[in-house]
Amino acid sequence: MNGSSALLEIKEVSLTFKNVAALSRVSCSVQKGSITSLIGPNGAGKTSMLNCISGRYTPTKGKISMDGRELSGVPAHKRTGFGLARTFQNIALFRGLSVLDNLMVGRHSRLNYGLLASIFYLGKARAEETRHRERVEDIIDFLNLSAYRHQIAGHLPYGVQKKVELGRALAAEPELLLLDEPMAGMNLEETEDMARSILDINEEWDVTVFLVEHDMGVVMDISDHVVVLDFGRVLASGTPEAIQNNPKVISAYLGDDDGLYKGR
Ligand SMILES: Nc1ncnc2c1ncn2[C@@H]1O[C@H](COP(=O)(O)OP(=O)(O)OP(=O)(O)O)[C@@H](O)[C@H]1O
Repeated sequence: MNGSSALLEIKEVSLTFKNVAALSRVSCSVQKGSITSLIGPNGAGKTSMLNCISGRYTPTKGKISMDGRELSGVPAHKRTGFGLARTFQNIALFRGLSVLDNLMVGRHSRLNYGLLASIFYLGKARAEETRHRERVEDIIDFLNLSAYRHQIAGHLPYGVQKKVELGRALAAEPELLLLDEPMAGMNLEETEDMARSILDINEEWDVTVFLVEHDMGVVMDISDHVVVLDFGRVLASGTPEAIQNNPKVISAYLGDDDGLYKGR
């Protein structure tokens, strides 16, 4: 972990759907340079929280700010401009496009030319496209996706598609990456590969990560900080070690036969 100030600040956020309180006065923060994980049982409100941060949902109450700038009222598609990018619980790729083109789509927030410019200022647009393409190629190499560069995303194995989605989010060059269950449905080898990629993104590319994940082995191995949600409320937050030894967390979530998380 490289920094010590909060990049993302969540203050007293509540979210209600008709008569369901998905989030109740949730406060927590994500320190710059950290990998922070949000864990909790099914239905605890984790995805709802990510959706509030990314702008998909509007909190009923409370404030979310990034680097001191409040996100309320900023539409989801403008939040990339604040340095935010995310992946989804269910893969959301352009299945008919190649890996390279999916990453180029992820880069659209950084393109300075539109369709007209690409028609009338072909040379300029082409030069910019070359620059973006080089950046995308760097990401493809970084994530070891080179062998799949020109393959159609929808035809790739599940674990590779999840990495392509990660690459697409990374293509926006975010300061904060929101990852919703990146290891879901993966085998052990794919899980370890994904965990390594997340660590590398954090350490080598200096990207802060806010992770929702059910795989406790991964969460405890790679996180600097863990926030536990239960029934839409913060049950505990602290270092992985403190969380594993927190009696409230053990009884609500992590408990096994002798009540302790044993690692992988
Ligand atoms: N769009 C929605 N409309 C109505 N209720 C919703 C909606 N999204 C979430 N909820 C409800 O909010 C609560 C929290 O759901 P959420 O998906 O955020 O939990 P979660 O912790 O991400 O669960 P999981 O681990 O199963 O993905 C649940 O009771 C869920 O049914």
